[in-house]
Amino acid sequence: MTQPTTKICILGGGFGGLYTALRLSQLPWESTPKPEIILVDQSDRFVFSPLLYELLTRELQTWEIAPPYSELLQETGIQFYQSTVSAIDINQQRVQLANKSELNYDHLVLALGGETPLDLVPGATDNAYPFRTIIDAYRLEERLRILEAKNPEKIRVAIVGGGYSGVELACKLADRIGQKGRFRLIEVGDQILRTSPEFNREAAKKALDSKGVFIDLETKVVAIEKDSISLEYKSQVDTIPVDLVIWTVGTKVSPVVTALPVKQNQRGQITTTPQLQVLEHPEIFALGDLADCLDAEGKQVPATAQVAFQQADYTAWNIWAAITNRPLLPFRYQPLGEMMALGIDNATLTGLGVQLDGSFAYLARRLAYLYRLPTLNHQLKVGFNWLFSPIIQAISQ
Ligand SMILES: Cc1cc2nc3c(=O)[nH]c(=O)nc-3n(C[C@H](O)[C@H](O)[C@H](O)COP(=O)(O)OP(=O)(O)OC[C@H]3O[C@@H](n4cnc5c(N)ncnc54)[C@H](O)[C@@H]3O)c2cc1C
Ligand SMILES: NC(=O)c1ccc[n+]([C@@H]2O[C@H](COP(=O)([O-])OP(=O)(O)OC[C@H]3O[C@@H](n4cnc5c(N)ncnc54)[C@H](OP(=O)(O)O)[C@@H]3O)[C@@H](O)[C@H]2O)c1
Ligand SMILES: C/C(=C\Cc1cc(O)c2ccccc2c1O)CCC[C@H](C)CCC[C@H](C)CCCC(C)C
Repeated sequence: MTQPTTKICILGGGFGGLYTALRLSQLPWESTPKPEIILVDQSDRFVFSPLLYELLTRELQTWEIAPPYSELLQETGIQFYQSTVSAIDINQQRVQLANKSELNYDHLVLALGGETPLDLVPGATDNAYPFRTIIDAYRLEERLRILEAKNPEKIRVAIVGGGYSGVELACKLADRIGQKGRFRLIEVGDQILRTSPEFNREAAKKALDSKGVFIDLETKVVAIEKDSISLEYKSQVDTIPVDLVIWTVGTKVSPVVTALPVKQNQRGQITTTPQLQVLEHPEIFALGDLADCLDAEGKQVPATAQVAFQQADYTAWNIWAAITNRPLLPFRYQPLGEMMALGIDNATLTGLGVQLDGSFAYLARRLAYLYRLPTLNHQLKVGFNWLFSPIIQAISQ
Protein backbone atom coordinates (compact mmCIF):
# COMPACT_ATOMS: atom_id res chain seq x y z
CA MET A 1 0.00 0.00 0.00
CA THR A 2 1.31 3.50 -0.82
CA GLN A 3 1.57 5.98 2.06
CA PRO A 4 -0.43 9.22 1.75
CA THR A 5 1.78 12.20 0.83
CA THR A 6 2.73 14.44 3.76
CA LYS A 7 1.08 17.86 3.41
CA ILE A 8 2.87 21.03 4.50
CA CYS A 9 0.79 24.20 4.57
CA ILE A 10 2.65 27.52 4.73
CA LEU A 11 0.50 30.52 5.62
CA GLY A 12 1.97 33.82 4.46
CA GLY A 13 4.40 34.26 1.56
CA GLY A 14 6.68 36.93 2.99
CA PHE A 15 10.25 36.65 4.26
CA GLY A 16 9.35 33.79 6.61
CA GLY A 17 6.89 31.85 4.46
CA LEU A 18 8.19 32.22 0.91
CA TYR A 19 11.81 31.47 1.83
CA THR A 20 10.70 28.43 3.93
CA ALA A 21 8.76 27.08 0.94
CA LEU A 22 11.68 27.62 -1.44
CA ARG A 23 14.19 26.01 0.95
CA LEU A 24 11.86 23.05 1.58
CA SER A 25 11.53 22.39 -2.13
CA GLN A 26 15.35 22.31 -2.47
CA LEU A 27 16.02 19.83 0.38
CA PRO A 28 16.93 16.22 -0.48
CA TRP A 29 13.79 14.09 -0.55
CA GLU A 30 15.40 10.93 -1.95
CA SER A 31 14.76 8.56 0.97
CA THR A 32 11.27 9.94 1.72
CA PRO A 33 8.59 10.87 -0.82
CA LYS A 34 8.61 14.63 -1.52
CA PRO A 35 5.82 16.24 0.54
CA GLU A 36 3.07 18.38 -0.92
CA ILE A 37 4.08 22.01 -0.24
CA ILE A 38 1.27 24.55 -0.29
CA LEU A 39 1.87 28.29 0.07
CA VAL A 40 -1.06 30.62 0.84
CA ASP A 41 -0.99 34.41 0.55
CA GLN A 42 -3.68 37.07 0.18
CA SER A 43 -1.59 38.86 -2.42
CA ASP A 44 -0.45 37.63 -5.84
CA ARG A 45 3.11 38.84 -5.19
CA PHE A 46 5.91 38.73 -2.63
CA VAL A 47 7.09 42.11 -1.32
CA PHE A 48 10.76 42.77 -0.59
CA SER A 49 9.91 45.48 1.96
CA PRO A 50 13.47 46.86 2.49
CA LEU A 51 13.26 48.22 -1.07
CA LEU A 52 9.63 49.45 -0.94
CA TYR A 53 10.68 53.12 -0.64
CA GLU A 54 12.40 52.92 -4.02
CA LEU A 55 8.98 52.68 -5.72
CA LEU A 56 8.19 56.20 -4.50
CA THR A 57 11.39 57.63 -5.92
CA ARG A 58 11.00 55.56 -9.10
CA GLU A 59 14.49 54.16 -8.55
CA LEU A 60 12.96 50.67 -8.83
CA GLN A 61 9.92 49.14 -10.47
CA THR A 62 7.22 46.89 -9.03
CA TRP A 63 8.37 43.77 -10.92
CA GLU A 64 11.82 44.09 -9.30
CA ILE A 65 10.80 44.37 -5.65
CA ALA A 66 7.45 42.57 -5.82
CA PRO A 67 7.66 39.62 -8.21
CA PRO A 68 4.49 37.49 -8.60
CA TYR A 69 4.47 34.11 -6.86
CA SER A 70 3.55 32.49 -10.20
CA GLU A 71 7.01 33.51 -11.46
CA LEU A 72 8.97 32.70 -8.28
CA LEU A 73 7.45 29.25 -7.79
CA GLN A 74 7.87 28.03 -11.39
CA GLU A 75 9.44 24.58 -11.51
CA THR A 76 9.60 24.28 -7.71
CA GLY A 77 6.58 21.98 -7.33
CA ILE A 78 5.16 24.37 -4.68
CA GLN A 79 1.42 24.93 -5.05
CA PHE A 80 0.25 28.51 -4.55
CA TYR A 81 -3.20 29.54 -3.32
CA GLN A 82 -4.05 33.23 -3.47
CA SER A 83 -6.55 33.72 -0.66
CA THR A 84 -6.89 35.29 2.77
CA VAL A 85 -6.60 32.91 5.71
CA SER A 86 -9.78 33.47 7.72
CA ALA A 87 -9.47 30.83 10.48
CA ILE A 88 -7.21 27.99 11.64
CA ASP A 89 -8.53 24.96 13.52
CA ILE A 90 -5.43 23.52 15.13
CA ASN A 91 -7.30 20.58 16.69
CA GLN A 92 -8.73 19.40 13.35
CA GLN A 93 -5.49 20.45 11.56
CA ARG A 94 -7.49 22.51 9.07
CA VAL A 95 -7.14 26.01 7.58
CA GLN A 96 -10.14 27.97 6.37
CA LEU A 97 -9.68 30.37 3.47
CA ALA A 98 -11.82 33.40 2.68
CA ASN A 99 -12.73 31.90 -0.69
CA LYS A 100 -14.59 29.24 1.35
CA SER A 101 -12.16 26.44 0.55
CA GLU A 102 -10.37 24.49 3.28
CA LEU A 103 -6.91 22.97 3.50
CA ASN A 104 -5.80 20.25 5.85
CA TYR A 105 -2.22 19.72 6.86
CA ASP A 106 0.30 17.45 8.56
CA HIS A 107 2.72 20.33 9.21
CA LEU A 108 1.68 23.97 9.43
CA VAL A 109 3.91 27.04 9.09
CA LEU A 110 2.56 30.30 10.51
CA ALA A 111 4.24 33.24 8.73
CA LEU A 112 1.49 35.83 8.36
CA GLY A 113 3.70 38.74 9.49
CA GLY A 114 2.26 41.85 11.09
CA GLU A 115 -0.04 44.77 10.40
CA THR A 116 0.35 48.49 11.04
CA PRO A 117 -1.92 49.56 13.91
CA LEU A 118 -3.78 52.70 12.91
CA ASP A 119 -6.05 52.67 15.95
CA LEU A 120 -3.50 54.12 18.38
CA VAL A 121 -4.55 57.73 17.81
CA PRO A 122 -7.96 59.26 16.97
CA GLY A 123 -8.27 60.03 13.26
CA ALA A 124 -5.30 57.94 12.09
CA THR A 125 -7.43 55.22 10.45
CA ASP A 126 -9.18 57.76 8.21
CA ASN A 127 -6.44 60.31 7.68
CA ALA A 128 -3.01 58.70 7.94
CA TYR A 129 -1.19 56.61 5.35
CA PRO A 130 0.52 53.38 6.53
CA PHE A 131 3.58 52.08 4.66
CA ARG A 132 3.98 48.31 4.76
CA THR A 133 2.38 46.66 1.72
CA ILE A 134 2.47 47.24 -2.02
CA ILE A 135 -1.09 48.60 -1.79
CA ASP A 136 0.10 51.09 0.87
CA ALA A 137 2.88 52.20 -1.50
CA TYR A 138 0.42 52.67 -4.40
CA ARG A 139 -2.02 54.65 -2.20
CA LEU A 140 0.79 56.90 -1.03
CA GLU A 141 2.04 57.34 -4.61
CA GLU A 142 -1.46 58.38 -5.69
CA ARG A 143 -1.70 60.95 -2.88
CA LEU A 144 1.75 62.34 -3.73
CA ARG A 145 0.77 62.69 -7.41
CA ILE A 146 -2.37 64.61 -6.46
CA LEU A 147 -0.39 66.95 -4.20
CA GLU A 148 2.33 67.48 -6.81
CA ALA A 149 -0.24 68.09 -9.60
CA LYS A 150 -2.00 70.77 -7.50
CA ASN A 151 1.28 72.64 -7.68
CA PRO A 152 1.07 74.38 -4.31
CA GLU A 153 3.95 76.44 -3.01
CA LYS A 154 4.57 73.92 -0.24
CA ILE A 155 3.75 70.27 0.33
CA ARG A 156 3.62 69.71 4.09
CA VAL A 157 4.37 66.13 5.11
CA ALA A 158 4.34 64.71 8.67
CA ILE A 159 5.94 61.32 9.20
CA VAL A 160 5.05 59.69 12.51
CA GLY A 161 7.78 57.48 14.00
CA GLY A 162 11.51 58.12 14.07
CA GLY A 163 12.36 54.44 13.60
CA TYR A 164 13.88 52.91 10.46
CA SER A 165 10.77 53.23 8.25
CA GLY A 166 10.16 56.85 9.28
CA VAL A 167 13.75 57.93 8.68
CA GLU A 168 14.11 56.10 5.35
CA LEU A 169 10.77 57.46 4.08
CA ALA A 170 11.62 61.01 5.15
CA CYS A 171 14.92 60.90 3.24
CA LYS A 172 13.45 59.36 0.07
CA LEU A 173 10.42 61.69 0.01
CA ALA A 174 12.56 64.75 0.65
CA ASP A 175 14.61 63.78 -2.40
CA ARG A 176 11.50 63.16 -4.49
CA ILE A 177 9.64 66.36 -3.60
CA GLY A 178 12.68 68.60 -3.28
CA GLN A 179 12.49 72.29 -2.36
CA LYS A 180 8.70 72.37 -2.23
CA GLY A 181 8.57 69.81 0.57
CA ARG A 182 8.22 70.69 4.26
CA PHE A 183 8.95 67.60 6.34
CA ARG A 184 8.44 66.85 10.04
CA LEU A 185 9.57 63.58 11.55
CA ILE A 186 7.69 63.04 14.80
CA GLU A 187 9.22 60.80 17.45
CA VAL A 188 7.89 60.12 20.95
CA GLY A 189 11.33 59.23 22.38
CA ASP A 190 14.28 61.54 23.00
CA GLN A 191 16.20 60.34 19.95
CA ILE A 192 15.56 58.84 16.53
CA LEU A 193 16.71 55.29 15.63
CA ARG A 194 16.98 54.27 19.28
CA THR A 195 18.18 50.74 18.43
CA SER A 196 20.65 51.66 15.68
CA PRO A 197 24.45 51.63 15.90
CA GLU A 198 25.85 55.13 16.57
CA PHE A 199 27.41 55.31 13.08
CA ASN A 200 24.07 54.73 11.30
CA ARG A 201 22.20 57.11 13.61
CA GLU A 202 24.72 59.89 13.01
CA ALA A 203 24.68 59.31 9.22
CA ALA A 204 20.86 59.46 9.30
CA LYS A 205 20.83 62.69 11.36
CA LYS A 206 23.26 64.27 8.92
CA ALA A 207 21.16 63.22 5.91
CA LEU A 208 17.90 64.45 7.48
CA ASP A 209 19.53 67.75 8.40
CA SER A 210 20.94 68.29 4.90
CA LYS A 211 17.49 67.69 3.39
CA GLY A 212 15.85 70.13 5.79
CA VAL A 213 13.72 67.52 7.61
CA PHE A 214 12.57 68.96 10.94
CA ILE A 215 12.70 66.44 13.82
CA ASP A 216 10.19 66.73 16.68
CA LEU A 217 11.54 64.69 19.63
CA GLU A 218 9.61 63.85 22.82
CA THR A 219 6.50 64.66 20.85
CA LYS A 220 3.31 62.63 20.93
CA VAL A 221 0.70 62.64 18.19
CA VAL A 222 -2.67 63.05 19.90
CA ALA A 223 -5.00 63.43 16.91
CA ILE A 224 -4.91 63.41 13.12
CA GLU A 225 -7.52 65.23 11.07
CA LYS A 226 -8.02 65.66 7.33
CA ASP A 227 -5.77 68.71 7.07
CA SER A 228 -4.01 68.84 10.42
CA ILE A 229 -2.09 66.97 13.06
CA SER A 230 -2.16 67.66 16.82
CA LEU A 231 1.11 67.24 18.65
CA GLU A 232 1.74 67.17 22.39
CA TYR A 233 5.11 68.47 23.57
CA LYS A 234 5.80 69.08 27.28
CA SER A 235 2.05 68.81 28.06
CA GLN A 236 1.14 71.47 25.50
CA VAL A 237 -0.89 70.56 22.40
CA ASP A 238 -0.29 72.32 19.08
CA THR A 239 -2.38 71.73 15.97
CA ILE A 240 -0.44 72.14 12.73
CA PRO A 241 -1.79 72.18 9.14
CA VAL A 242 -0.51 69.30 6.99
CA ASP A 243 -1.16 67.87 3.51
CA LEU A 244 -0.06 64.32 4.23
CA VAL A 245 0.48 62.21 7.36
CA ILE A 246 2.38 58.92 7.12
CA TRP A 247 2.12 56.51 10.06
CA THR A 248 5.08 54.13 10.58
CA VAL A 249 4.62 53.25 14.24
CA GLY A 250 4.13 49.75 15.63
CA THR A 251 3.36 46.25 14.46
CA LYS A 252 0.41 44.12 15.57
CA VAL A 253 -0.43 40.54 14.69
CA SER A 254 -3.61 39.78 12.77
CA PRO A 255 -6.84 38.64 14.49
CA VAL A 256 -6.59 35.20 12.85
CA VAL A 257 -3.39 34.70 14.86
CA THR A 258 -4.56 36.19 18.16
CA ALA A 259 -7.62 33.89 17.97
CA LEU A 260 -5.42 30.76 18.14
CA PRO A 261 -5.54 28.76 21.41
CA VAL A 262 -1.74 28.77 21.84
CA LYS A 263 0.62 30.64 24.17
CA GLN A 264 1.10 34.26 23.10
CA ASN A 265 2.89 37.27 24.58
CA GLN A 266 1.20 40.58 25.47
CA ARG A 267 1.52 41.74 21.86
CA GLY A 268 -0.22 38.59 20.55
CA GLN A 269 2.99 37.06 19.16
CA ILE A 270 3.09 33.27 19.38
CA THR A 271 5.65 31.81 21.81
CA THR A 272 7.91 29.29 20.12
CA THR A 273 10.63 26.89 21.19
CA PRO A 274 14.16 27.62 19.89
CA GLN A 275 13.35 25.00 17.19
CA LEU A 276 10.57 27.42 16.10
CA GLN A 277 7.77 25.04 17.10
CA VAL A 278 4.61 26.25 18.80
CA LEU A 279 4.39 25.07 22.44
CA GLU A 280 2.45 21.78 22.75
CA HIS A 281 2.05 21.67 18.95
CA PRO A 282 5.23 20.27 17.43
CA GLU A 283 3.46 20.00 14.06
CA ILE A 284 3.15 23.82 13.93
CA PHE A 285 6.09 26.14 13.25
CA ALA A 286 5.90 29.92 13.67
CA LEU A 287 8.40 32.50 12.44
CA GLY A 288 8.89 36.12 11.50
CA ASP A 289 6.96 39.06 12.93
CA LEU A 290 4.21 36.90 14.46
CA ALA A 291 6.60 34.78 16.52
CA ASP A 292 8.00 35.45 20.01
CA CYS A 293 11.26 33.53 19.83
CA LEU A 294 14.28 33.09 22.06
CA ASP A 295 17.12 31.64 20.04
CA ALA A 296 19.49 28.80 20.99
CA GLU A 297 21.39 31.16 23.33
CA GLY A 298 18.21 32.43 24.99
CA LYS A 299 18.38 35.79 23.22
CA GLN A 300 15.13 37.48 22.14
CA VAL A 301 15.16 37.91 18.37
CA PRO A 302 13.80 41.14 16.85
CA ALA A 303 10.91 41.35 14.36
CA THR A 304 12.93 41.99 11.21
CA ALA A 305 13.23 40.61 7.69
CA GLN A 306 16.81 39.64 8.52
CA VAL A 307 15.53 37.35 11.30
CA ALA A 308 12.60 35.91 9.28
CA PHE A 309 14.98 35.21 6.39
CA GLN A 310 17.34 33.25 8.68
CA GLN A 311 14.49 31.49 10.51
CA ALA A 312 13.15 30.25 7.15
CA ASP A 313 16.26 28.06 6.70
CA TYR A 314 15.77 26.49 10.13
CA THR A 315 12.03 26.01 9.66
CA ALA A 316 12.53 24.22 6.35
CA TRP A 317 15.34 22.11 7.81
CA ASN A 318 13.36 21.22 10.95
CA ILE A 319 10.27 20.16 8.99
CA TRP A 320 12.50 18.00 6.81
CA ALA A 321 14.15 16.60 9.98
CA ALA A 322 10.76 15.87 11.57
CA ILE A 323 9.57 14.02 8.45
CA THR A 324 12.82 12.07 8.04
CA ASN A 325 13.17 11.27 11.78
CA ARG A 326 16.28 13.35 12.40
CA PRO A 327 17.03 15.71 15.34
CA LEU A 328 15.72 19.28 15.02
CA LEU A 329 18.08 22.28 15.21
CA PRO A 330 17.62 25.26 17.55
CA PHE A 331 17.57 28.62 15.74
CA ARG A 332 20.89 30.48 16.00
CA TYR A 333 20.44 34.11 15.05
CA GLN A 334 23.46 35.71 13.37
CA PRO A 335 22.98 39.51 13.54
CA LEU A 336 24.84 40.66 10.44
CA GLY A 337 24.26 44.37 10.91
CA GLU A 338 21.86 46.87 9.44
CA MET A 339 21.47 49.02 6.36
CA MET A 340 19.36 52.10 5.78
CA ALA A 341 18.47 54.10 2.69
CA LEU A 342 19.12 57.81 3.25
CA GLY A 343 17.77 59.16 -0.01
CA ILE A 344 18.58 58.81 -3.68
CA ASP A 345 22.29 57.88 -3.86
CA ASN A 346 22.86 57.79 -0.11
CA ALA A 347 22.69 55.07 2.52
CA THR A 348 24.39 53.86 5.69
CA LEU A 349 25.59 50.40 6.59
CA THR A 350 27.07 48.87 9.73
CA GLY A 351 27.85 45.18 9.72
CA LEU A 352 30.53 42.50 9.85
CA GLY A 353 33.02 45.07 11.15
CA VAL A 354 32.33 47.41 8.21
CA GLN A 355 30.94 50.96 8.46
CA LEU A 356 29.99 52.72 5.25
CA ASP A 357 27.92 55.73 4.28
CA GLY A 358 27.30 57.81 1.16
CA SER A 359 27.29 56.31 -2.31
CA PHE A 360 29.49 53.31 -1.36
CA ALA A 361 26.89 52.30 1.22
CA TYR A 362 24.17 52.92 -1.35
CA LEU A 363 25.86 50.49 -3.75
CA ALA A 364 26.70 47.94 -1.05
CA ARG A 365 23.07 47.99 0.17
CA ARG A 366 21.78 47.43 -3.35
CA LEU A 367 24.20 44.53 -3.88
CA ALA A 368 23.47 42.99 -0.49
CA TYR A 369 19.71 43.11 -1.22
CA LEU A 370 20.18 41.77 -4.74
CA TYR A 371 21.80 38.76 -3.10
CA ARG A 372 18.81 38.42 -0.72
CA LEU A 373 16.12 38.55 -3.43
CA PRO A 374 14.25 35.27 -3.83
CA THR A 375 15.35 32.77 -6.55
CA LEU A 376 18.47 32.91 -8.71
CA ASN A 377 16.31 33.55 -11.76
CA HIS A 378 14.84 36.72 -10.25
CA GLN A 379 18.24 37.88 -8.95
CA LEU A 380 19.65 37.54 -12.46
CA LYS A 381 16.75 39.42 -14.11
CA VAL A 382 17.02 42.28 -11.62
CA GLY A 383 20.83 42.30 -11.67
CA PHE A 384 20.93 42.52 -15.48
CA ASN A 385 18.39 45.31 -15.41
CA TRP A 386 20.43 47.31 -12.87
CA LEU A 387 23.54 46.80 -14.94
CA PHE A 388 22.17 47.44 -18.41
CA SER A 389 19.24 49.87 -18.01
CA PRO A 390 21.54 52.88 -17.25
CA ILE A 391 23.55 51.99 -20.39
CA ILE A 392 20.40 51.64 -22.56
CA GLN A 393 19.04 54.92 -21.16
CA ALA A 394 22.32 56.72 -21.88
CA ILE A 395 22.37 55.41 -25.48
CA SER A 396 18.73 56.33 -26.15
CA GLN A 397 19.19 59.94 -24.98
C1 LIG B 1 8.88 49.66 4.73
C2 LIG B 1 9.56 48.57 5.49
C3 LIG B 1 10.93 48.38 5.36
C4 LIG B 1 11.56 47.36 6.05
N1 LIG B 1 12.91 47.23 5.91
C5 LIG B 1 13.54 46.25 6.57
C6 LIG B 1 14.95 46.10 6.41
O1 LIG B 1 15.60 46.84 5.71
N2 LIG B 1 15.54 45.09 7.08
C7 LIG B 1 14.85 44.24 7.91
O2 LIG B 1 15.46 43.33 8.48
N3 LIG B 1 13.52 44.39 8.10
C8 LIG B 1 12.85 45.36 7.43
N4 LIG B 1 11.50 45.52 7.61
C9 LIG B 1 10.75 44.58 8.48
C10 LIG B 1 10.36 43.33 7.66
O3 LIG B 1 9.62 43.69 6.53
C11 LIG B 1 9.55 42.34 8.48
O4 LIG B 1 10.16 42.09 9.71
C12 LIG B 1 9.45 41.03 7.70
O5 LIG B 1 8.78 41.24 6.48
C13 LIG B 1 8.72 39.96 8.52
O6 LIG B 1 8.60 38.79 7.76
P1 LIG B 1 7.29 37.89 7.91
O7 LIG B 1 7.46 36.72 7.02
O8 LIG B 1 6.98 37.65 9.33
O9 LIG B 1 6.12 38.81 7.37
P2 LIG B 1 5.88 39.50 5.89
O10 LIG B 1 7.16 39.50 5.18
O11 LIG B 1 5.18 40.71 6.21
O12 LIG B 1 4.94 38.41 5.22
C14 LIG B 1 3.65 38.15 5.66
C15 LIG B 1 2.83 37.67 4.46
O13 LIG B 1 1.59 37.18 4.92
C16 LIG B 1 0.54 37.63 4.08
N5 LIG B 1 -0.67 37.66 4.89
C17 LIG B 1 -0.91 38.40 5.99
N6 LIG B 1 -2.12 38.12 6.49
C18 LIG B 1 -2.66 37.18 5.69
C19 LIG B 1 -3.88 36.44 5.70
N7 LIG B 1 -4.80 36.60 6.64
N8 LIG B 1 -4.10 35.55 4.71
C20 LIG B 1 -3.18 35.33 3.73
N9 LIG B 1 -2.01 35.98 3.68
C21 LIG B 1 -1.75 36.87 4.65
C22 LIG B 1 1.02 38.98 3.59
O14 LIG B 1 0.39 39.31 2.36
C23 LIG B 1 2.53 38.78 3.47
O15 LIG B 1 2.90 38.38 2.17
C24 LIG B 1 10.82 46.53 6.93
C25 LIG B 1 9.44 46.72 7.08
C26 LIG B 1 8.82 47.73 6.36
C27 LIG B 1 7.34 47.92 6.54
N1 LIG C 1 16.50 49.40 7.45
C1 LIG C 1 16.06 48.51 8.32
O1 LIG C 1 16.81 47.72 8.85
C2 LIG C 1 14.59 48.50 8.66
C3 LIG C 1 13.68 49.33 7.98
C4 LIG C 1 12.34 49.29 8.33
C5 LIG C 1 11.92 48.43 9.33
N2 LIG C 1 12.81 47.63 9.95
C6 LIG C 1 12.39 46.71 11.04
O2 LIG C 1 10.98 46.60 11.04
C7 LIG C 1 10.45 46.77 12.34
C8 LIG C 1 9.55 48.00 12.35
O3 LIG C 1 10.34 49.17 12.18
P1 LIG C 1 9.69 50.61 11.94
O4 LIG C 1 10.75 51.59 11.82
O5 LIG C 1 8.68 50.47 10.84
O6 LIG C 1 8.80 50.83 13.23
P2 LIG C 1 9.22 50.89 14.78
O7 LIG C 1 10.45 50.12 15.02
O8 LIG C 1 7.97 50.53 15.51
O9 LIG C 1 9.60 52.42 14.99
C9 LIG C 1 8.66 53.34 15.31
C10 LIG C 1 9.30 54.54 15.99
O10 LIG C 1 8.24 55.37 16.39
C11 LIG C 1 8.36 55.69 17.78
N3 LIG C 1 7.00 55.81 18.33
C12 LIG C 1 6.26 54.91 18.99
N4 LIG C 1 5.04 55.42 19.28
C13 LIG C 1 5.02 56.69 18.78
C14 LIG C 1 4.04 57.73 18.74
N5 LIG C 1 2.83 57.56 19.28
N6 LIG C 1 4.36 58.88 18.13
C15 LIG C 1 5.59 59.06 17.58
N7 LIG C 1 6.56 58.12 17.59
C16 LIG C 1 6.27 56.94 18.16
C17 LIG C 1 9.14 54.54 18.36
O11 LIG C 1 9.78 54.99 19.52
P3 LIG C 1 10.30 53.94 20.62
O12 LIG C 1 11.31 53.11 19.94
O13 LIG C 1 10.84 54.81 21.67
O14 LIG C 1 9.07 53.16 21.02
C18 LIG C 1 10.11 54.23 17.23
O15 LIG C 1 11.22 55.09 17.25
C19 LIG C 1 11.64 46.90 13.28
O16 LIG C 1 11.91 45.63 13.83
C20 LIG C 1 12.78 47.31 12.38
O17 LIG C 1 14.01 46.77 12.83
C21 LIG C 1 14.13 47.65 9.65
C1 LIG D 1 24.04 44.44 7.04
C2 LIG D 1 23.96 43.29 6.11
C3 LIG D 1 23.08 42.28 6.22
C4 LIG D 1 22.04 42.18 7.26
C5 LIG D 1 20.66 42.18 6.66
C6 LIG D 1 19.93 43.35 6.68
C7 LIG D 1 18.68 43.40 6.13
O1 LIG D 1 18.00 44.53 6.13
C8 LIG D 1 18.09 42.24 5.55
C9 LIG D 1 16.82 42.26 4.98
C10 LIG D 1 16.30 41.14 4.40
C11 LIG D 1 17.01 39.93 4.40
C12 LIG D 1 18.26 39.87 4.96
C13 LIG D 1 18.83 41.03 5.54
C14 LIG D 1 20.13 41.02 6.11
O2 LIG D 1 20.83 39.88 6.14
C15 LIG D 1 24.89 43.27 4.93
C16 LIG D 1 26.31 43.30 5.32
C17 LIG D 1 27.13 43.55 4.11
C18 LIG D 1 28.60 43.57 4.38
C19 LIG D 1 29.03 44.62 5.35
C20 LIG D 1 29.43 43.64 3.10
C21 LIG D 1 28.84 44.31 1.95
C22 LIG D 1 29.71 44.02 0.76
C23 LIG D 1 29.15 44.55 -0.51
C24 LIG D 1 28.08 43.66 -1.09
C25 LIG D 1 30.29 44.78 -1.49
C26 LIG D 1 30.20 46.10 -2.16
C27 LIG D 1 31.47 46.94 -1.99
C28 LIG D 1 31.17 48.41 -2.01
C29 LIG D 1 30.62 48.89 -3.29
C30 LIG D 1 32.34 49.22 -1.57
